[in-house]
Amino acid sequence: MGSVRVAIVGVGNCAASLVQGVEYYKDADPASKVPGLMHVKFGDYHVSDVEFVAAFDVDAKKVGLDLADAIGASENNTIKICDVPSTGVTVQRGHTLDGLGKYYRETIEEAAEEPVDVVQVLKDQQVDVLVCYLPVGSEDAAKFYAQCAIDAKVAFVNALPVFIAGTKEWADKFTEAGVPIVGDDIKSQVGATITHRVMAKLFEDRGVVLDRTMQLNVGGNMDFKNMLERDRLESKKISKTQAVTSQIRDRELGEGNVHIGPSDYVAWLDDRKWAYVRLEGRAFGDVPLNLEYKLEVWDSPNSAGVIIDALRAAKIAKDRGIGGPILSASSYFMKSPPVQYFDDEARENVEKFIKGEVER
Ligand SMILES: O=P(O)(O)OC[C@H]1O[C@@H](O)[C@H](O)[C@@H](O)[C@@H]1O
Repeated sequence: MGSVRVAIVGVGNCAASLVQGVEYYKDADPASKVPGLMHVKFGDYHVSDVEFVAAFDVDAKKVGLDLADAIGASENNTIKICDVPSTGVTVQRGHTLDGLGKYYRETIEEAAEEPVDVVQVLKDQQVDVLVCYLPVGSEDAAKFYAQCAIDAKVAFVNALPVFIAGTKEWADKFTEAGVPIVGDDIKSQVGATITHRVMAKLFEDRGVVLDRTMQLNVGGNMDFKNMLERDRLESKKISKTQAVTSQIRDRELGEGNVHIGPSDYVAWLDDRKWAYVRLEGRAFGDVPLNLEYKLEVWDSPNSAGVIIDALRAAKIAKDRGIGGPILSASSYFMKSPPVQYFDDEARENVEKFIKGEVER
């Protein structure tokens, strides 16, 4: 089946972990288990079939560099998984639009070059899948790249909390163009969202009435610094909140009883993210039952394996000529899919999708 030709927009920490992860597992035995991947060989595609063929960014310290160098440049500060040999892919000057908020502008210098013709690059490089890793709050820029994917007939994986796959308008556009999309907003391997979902569901399954819950997140990467600008994180809060409340099927928690979102920037954490989560409920006899936990992760590698699977699912859809939102992959890999399932159902649906037993 050949390779999965991937273009990246936004060469930040998440891209760094993705590129390193593909290198790290390139020789993995297809029969082995890799932490964070559903399968070493997903459908017909081994991890090593993921090939990076184009990359876009707007940071002067990244544009013009080989992708292997750009992933360690500027403000990128995630944990190193491995060295990456030169890729032969030069990071090209992308379109800024609303991609740079106040804190990015204070921190990085924008590249002086003119933005490239993204659609042309996608076509010239015969890209299969474009993965969108723009900063949170990049509404216009994310939609610009989504339109580029449609125009170039390239599948789109939307890792950020801008609602594209989950809106009828954009879902219809992708469907009509026959272009697959997996989105929106990446759900990490074992991150704040999935642990919180599982705990909320556990309360419900065991008959504990969940009355109130909160999830406070702090981190020290550019994502968290960017989100100090509160206006930029509205969609992120919505996405993270619905990812958890969707697990409580038969009643509303009430807006005032749920607080989930990015909370502060702590520079010395670098790309680590700490989530403080509390659930308050009532058990037998209406007796109070509370659960509190703290999760410490490296944020970017925590989602890189999920993206490797999402890229391969998008490519399988493209091979099969299926356009529009890929519901199975979107619901398992993303926080805000068009349809929310419980995670075990969603995983089962992805397995069926790989085997061709469900269309999308
Ligand atoms: O840990 P969670 O809640 O699954 O979130 C994962 C991802 O969520 C995205 O919205 C962030 O921008 C990523 O940096 C992060 O890795």
